Amino acid sequence: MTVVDTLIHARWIIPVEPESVTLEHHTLVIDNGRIIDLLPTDLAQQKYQGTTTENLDNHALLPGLINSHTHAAMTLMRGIADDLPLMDWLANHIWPLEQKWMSEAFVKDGTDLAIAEMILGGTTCFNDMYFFPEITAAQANHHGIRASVGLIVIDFPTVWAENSDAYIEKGLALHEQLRHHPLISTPFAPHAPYTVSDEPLQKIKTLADELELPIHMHVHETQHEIEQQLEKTGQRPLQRLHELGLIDPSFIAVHMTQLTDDEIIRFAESGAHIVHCPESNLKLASGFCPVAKCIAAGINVALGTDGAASNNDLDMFGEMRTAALLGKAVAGDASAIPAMTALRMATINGAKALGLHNEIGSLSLGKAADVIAVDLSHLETQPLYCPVSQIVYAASRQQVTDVWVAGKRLLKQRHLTTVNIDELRMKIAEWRERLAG
Ligand SMILES: CSC[C@H]1O[C@@H](n2cnc3c(O)ncnc32)[C@H](O)[C@@H]1O
Ligand SMILES: [Zn+2]
Repeated sequence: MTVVDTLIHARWIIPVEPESVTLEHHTLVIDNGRIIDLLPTDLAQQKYQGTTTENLDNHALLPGLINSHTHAAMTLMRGIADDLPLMDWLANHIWPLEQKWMSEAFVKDGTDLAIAEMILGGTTCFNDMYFFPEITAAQANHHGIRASVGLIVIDFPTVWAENSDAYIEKGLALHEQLRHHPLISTPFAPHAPYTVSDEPLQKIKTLADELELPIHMHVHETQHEIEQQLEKTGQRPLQRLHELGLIDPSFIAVHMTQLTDDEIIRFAESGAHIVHCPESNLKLASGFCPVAKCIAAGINVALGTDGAASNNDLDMFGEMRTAALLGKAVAGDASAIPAMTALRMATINGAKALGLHNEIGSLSLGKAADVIAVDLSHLETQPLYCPVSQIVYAASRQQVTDVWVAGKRLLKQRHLTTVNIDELRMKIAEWRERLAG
């Protein structure tokens, strides 16, 4: 018998890689935060002894979900400015609120709320873009969740930095500080083509190549963004980013609701990634990313919620379902974005976009043990013919019972192990009073 840290015996295991495999009555073996074996339960019981052993008789085990585009601390603005188009929402509501209230405390409390919500919903990794990224990183570290914390750049001054050089400098210092962190990575995160000029983008590209960091950016979110840029420069934003040399396998383009067929072909050839945020795009009426066409062209498409002020939740189960349903409607094809594709978008495709596919995104030997358990015995997911179908089309995030990140239990039978809920509730209530006033 080999003694290991954790044995999880599960009714179903959906490793995501290889694709379309669902294992029954199998056991995931975790030691030192990594997956060291995946084998039939009867064999596991002969071979291993777990310091901790879980029997999940009604559950499916999956890789943790990867939310590939968030503004975590924006949970504090959930529901504060609903039912508006992007530019009105941003310029007349969100940016003025951020200008008034942005602080370390705002980001700390908002990120704590986001992390609690994400863990409860089976998200084990998030790719963030927000002010005070050092605070986001500190809170991710505190709660034990994996995070890609964007080194933000935007042309206008904010309480975090006074100009683009200062953003880049502060970002580099944070990258240096976190360079060896086991759970936190630091891609560059210039906000959008309409808020970051050529010079900082060129600097970012040079540094990103040097440091081997991805670049995460909002791109082609609305028709208005394209029209404004065409009027100003005669160019579509994506064309400008190609000319600046940004579009390559390290580039993560968020939204991409406005794409011509030629743009899809060129983007596919570049090896860059798309993060689709279907619910934010629907709520702001931004447009529809042609996901089926992009996937058919060979583009890696991941999934994100965007911030809770434009979604209004951080629910990757909801996002998978919306991506599958909307993808069919946009393609006019019921076979587009089947359940397994939606699940891959929320797991391995996110890992590929973030450059973390050797570490996370599937339950594969040697990868980090970022794992979630989903209880499929709920009436809402019965009868059960196909676990993947139930997870994408019928299950809710409340069915997530347990969450591990790098082998550490962050959710135990729906109890958050690293969050003081009463304290968090009090802080959120205080922010509500301030922001509403
Ligand atoms: C530089 S920090 C991030 C910045 O982005 C704003 N933001 C939030 N959601 C969106 C979106 O969907 N499109 C564009 N910008 C967005 C957020 O409020 C921060 O100012
Ligand atoms: Zn966004």
